[in-house]
Amino acid sequence: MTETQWKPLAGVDRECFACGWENPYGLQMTFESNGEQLRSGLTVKERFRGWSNLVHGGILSTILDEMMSWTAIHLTQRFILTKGMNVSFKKPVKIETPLIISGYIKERISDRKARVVAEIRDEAGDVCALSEGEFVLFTMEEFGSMGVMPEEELTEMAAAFS
Ligand SMILES: CCCCCCCCCCCCCC(=O)SCCNC(=O)CCNC(=O)[C@H](O)C(C)(C)COP(=O)(O)OP(=O)(O)OC[C@H]1O[C@@H](n2cnc3c(N)ncnc32)[C@H](O)[C@@H]1OP(=O)(O)O
Repeated sequence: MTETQWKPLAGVDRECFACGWENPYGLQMTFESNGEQLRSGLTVKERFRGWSNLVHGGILSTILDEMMSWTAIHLTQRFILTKGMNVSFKKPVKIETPLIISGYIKERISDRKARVVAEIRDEAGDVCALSEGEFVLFTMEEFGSMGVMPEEELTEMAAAFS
């Protein structure tokens, strides 16, 4: 894949803590896809620090969960819920430094489930944190019947996937 094949993905949930562009307290992540992988450039703000000048591990886990979720939604065109995820922290991540996050589907376990991987790399290209998660995939009708979100939001979101 060449650089020019990366396409920005439109946001769909303005208040999401991780990707909501109108959430002033959130991470405001944005995403691009090349059809096989997703990536996101992010500089984590000072308010998300834990120990001293390091990004809090819970925030790193949120970033990874969000990347895996967008990857699962975009590449399967289904609604998802994170069933479980493992995170490994390999190298401390500093606040206010540029990061690249990426994600891909490792295994389509079944029509209903996918195993997804995400990683966070620093400017030097070193892997700082990585995750593997199991995602349950739902049709719009199934997601609707679970009462996870109101009908109008559901339809708007489904339209944004395709
Ligand atoms: C372009 C992209 C746009 C992106 C926009 C992004 C917006 C923001 C994104 C932010 C994202 C942030 C992400 C987050 O933070 S998601 C929030 C955190 N996660 C949760 O809240 C999940 C809570 N857990 C559960 O609800 C259940 O444990 C789940 C559903 C995960 C598994 O459940 P269960 O323990 O039962 O699992 P099983 O393995 O025994 O599976 C059993 C079977 O049943 C099927 N099943 C289960 N439930 C339903 C159901 N209700 N209707 C129909 N089918 C259902 C299931 O597919 C399986 O099918 P099969 O394998 O047998 O065929």
